[in-house]
Amino acid sequence: MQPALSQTPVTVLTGYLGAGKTTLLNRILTENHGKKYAIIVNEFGEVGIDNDLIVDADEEIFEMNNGCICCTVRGDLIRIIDGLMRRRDRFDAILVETTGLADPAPVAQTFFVDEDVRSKTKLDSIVTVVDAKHLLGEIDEAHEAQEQLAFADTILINKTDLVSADELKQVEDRIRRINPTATLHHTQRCNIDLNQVLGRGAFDLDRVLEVEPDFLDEFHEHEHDDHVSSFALVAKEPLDPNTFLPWLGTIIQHLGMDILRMKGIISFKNDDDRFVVQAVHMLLDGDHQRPWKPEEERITRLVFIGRNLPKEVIEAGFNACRA
Ligand SMILES: Nc1nc2c(ncn2[C@@H]2O[C@H](COP(=O)(O)OP(=O)(O)OP(=O)(O)O)[C@@H](O)[C@H]2O)c(=O)[nH]1
Repeated sequence: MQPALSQTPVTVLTGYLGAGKTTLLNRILTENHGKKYAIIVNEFGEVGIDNDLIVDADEEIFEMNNGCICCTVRGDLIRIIDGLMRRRDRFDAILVETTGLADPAPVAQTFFVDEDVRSKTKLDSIVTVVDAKHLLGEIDEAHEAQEQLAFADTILINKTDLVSADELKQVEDRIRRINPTATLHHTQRCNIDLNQVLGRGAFDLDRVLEVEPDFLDEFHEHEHDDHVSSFALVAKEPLDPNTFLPWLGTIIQHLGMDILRMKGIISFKNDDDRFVVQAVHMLLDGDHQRPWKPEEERITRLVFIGRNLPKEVIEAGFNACRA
């Protein structure tokens, strides 16, 4: 084993779909803290969007889109970390943003059971972001959301602007029933002093072994919610905003209960700016992001993640929005 000082710290960012992980990541990438991070991002679904929602930073970003980080891509995670370790002079620490549907246990486990990874890295902390507005409605059905809370060292109860003080108290009580010891913070758009999140040395293996006694066993079992699925819609032709935006509003209004997450990069006719749309259940956001770059192909990509979503209906409506 290498001496502890040369082990690169790793922060794992987790949180259920749409809680605010990318918002926190963007904060980390834009605030002036004098540290350089290597970023590993994993998302659910065959069309990657997250990379386009992360601010343009000079950090290197590695994407893993081929499945859930906790299952099929663990080999990829090990390979990426291995590659990073060959040029570890270029960054100070590693950040892993997992999909909203990942169980963090197998991710954390990678840093203990793989001998090579273990000798070169040190799991600094598991930070879980919570959507204060939607947690109570989701938590009983979402096994992954419970695991994300159980394993956290630090929990950001985010989107406090969307709930009353009473609701916030109920959210906090529910979290405390799952995890009595993690440090809790209340945030809006993940506005937190980054010293509260990074470089804390907060990960405590003994506590995790209490939650999950077989944590260090090689073949850790975990479950997924099989009813959750995702699909992507892609269009090479520009869309008509006057058709698309009202259509999307109607879809979100009617199917919002079952839409866990929707996000997309849209190319509108006669518009040189990329338009970003995002929804978590019924809350829909949309705004211009930045001009399309000359070398970028203006392709619209829209991803839906949800329970029992009528893909054909949504697809037909989407196709009718082509300008
Ligand atoms: N009202 C409100 N909206 C927020 C807050 N934080 C983030 N959002 C919005 O919530 C949506 C989801 O935020 P993201 O940071 O993309 O969430 P995420 O956890 O990375 O989402 P996935 O990776 O898709 O699971 C975006 O539309 C954000 O602008 C907040 O504190 N208040």
